[in-house]
Amino acid sequence: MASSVTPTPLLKDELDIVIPTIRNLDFLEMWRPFFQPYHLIIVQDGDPSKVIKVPEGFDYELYNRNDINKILGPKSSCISFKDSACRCFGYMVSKKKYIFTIDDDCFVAKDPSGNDINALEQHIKNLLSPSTPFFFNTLYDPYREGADFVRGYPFSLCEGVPTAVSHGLWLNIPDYDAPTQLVKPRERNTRFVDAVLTIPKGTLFPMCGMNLAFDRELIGPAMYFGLMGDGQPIGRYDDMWAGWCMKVICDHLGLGVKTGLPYIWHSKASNPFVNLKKEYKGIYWQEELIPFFQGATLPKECTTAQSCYKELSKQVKAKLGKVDDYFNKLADAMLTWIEAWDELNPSTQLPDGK
Ligand SMILES: O=c1ccn([C@@H]2O[C@H](COP(=O)(O)OP(=O)(O)O[C@H]3O[C@@H](CO)[C@H](O)[C@H]3O)[C@@H](O)[C@H]2O)c(=O)[nH]1
Ligand SMILES: [Mn+2]
Repeated sequence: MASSVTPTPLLKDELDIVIPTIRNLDFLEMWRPFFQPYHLIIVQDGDPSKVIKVPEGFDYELYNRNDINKILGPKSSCISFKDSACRCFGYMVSKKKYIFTIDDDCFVAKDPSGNDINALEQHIKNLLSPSTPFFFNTLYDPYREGADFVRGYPFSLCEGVPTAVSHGLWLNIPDYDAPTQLVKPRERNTRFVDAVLTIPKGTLFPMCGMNLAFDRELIGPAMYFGLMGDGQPIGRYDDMWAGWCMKVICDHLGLGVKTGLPYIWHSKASNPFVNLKKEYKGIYWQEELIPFFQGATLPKECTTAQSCYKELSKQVKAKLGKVDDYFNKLADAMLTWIEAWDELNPSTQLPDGK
């Protein structure tokens, strides 16, 4: 007889969903079948006196700017205001092993067969299966049903490494920078590519924060989204900065980063002129930032995300401080972030604070 017991959703009590928002969260209605069993951490940006409406039936905690200031005190200076970068506060206060973060203008996409895509389920599959950063498998994810390692793949590498990050993609509005948005205002991503790839060791990538999951215990301390938004010279480089720091640290620690499935449906194109103002310094700074991250090496004594991140902060100050004083402030904020992280997560600290 078929069992009438509904299966417990995967990682139900080990994963938090983090949502940065400035608006009511009606978008959750479409995600209800997939998200309702999970705990939400809502990071309310902007005016803390505004009331954010959350649909009935969701288990959540909500933090506004007053809460962040109260919890972190002076250390709240490292959490951005009036920028989606504020989402990283949710990573810090979570007590779970896994995080999935999604923007409130991202909806359930359909696969080519017309089925709703459970993005959370796919991220969990990505995180729970190994990555292959040391040798590229040409048939994509070898651990996926119906695939495997191809001929010539060294057996010594078939075990793979733990996956730290799962980077999902977007149908409809692609995550383009402002110049590209201006040149191609009507371009929509209609291409569903049925693949999950490990990003090879030594290769950086532009990490987008709108459909992203990660192992908080492996790499959480490196997922700081930087100083963006109000009072800062740059915006919309929050996830990029985090992605570059994270990838250097994952490569050093032998952890994997995947990109590809799942897709979400990104519904709202943000204003390209506003975005250009936020991005423009980043567009030329990144020509110096990328070589810095490509050349960054971490000492073997750095064996935890915290110690790697503190070392990276020193190198940011030493090598990027001359690009712009902003990077001196960012390097300091990186240390404040780690101090705040360790304060809120004492159990993750090694005895010597390494
Ligand atoms: O000041 C703000 C503005 C927005 N938010 C919340 O952040 C996400 C993303 O906002 P939005 O969808 O309007 O912006 P996009 O340009 O599409 O976002 C992309 O830019 C990236 C860089 O920040 C971001 O990760 C991408 O998704 C929504 O949930 C807003 O409610 C905010 O908190 N504060
Ligand atoms: Mn958006």
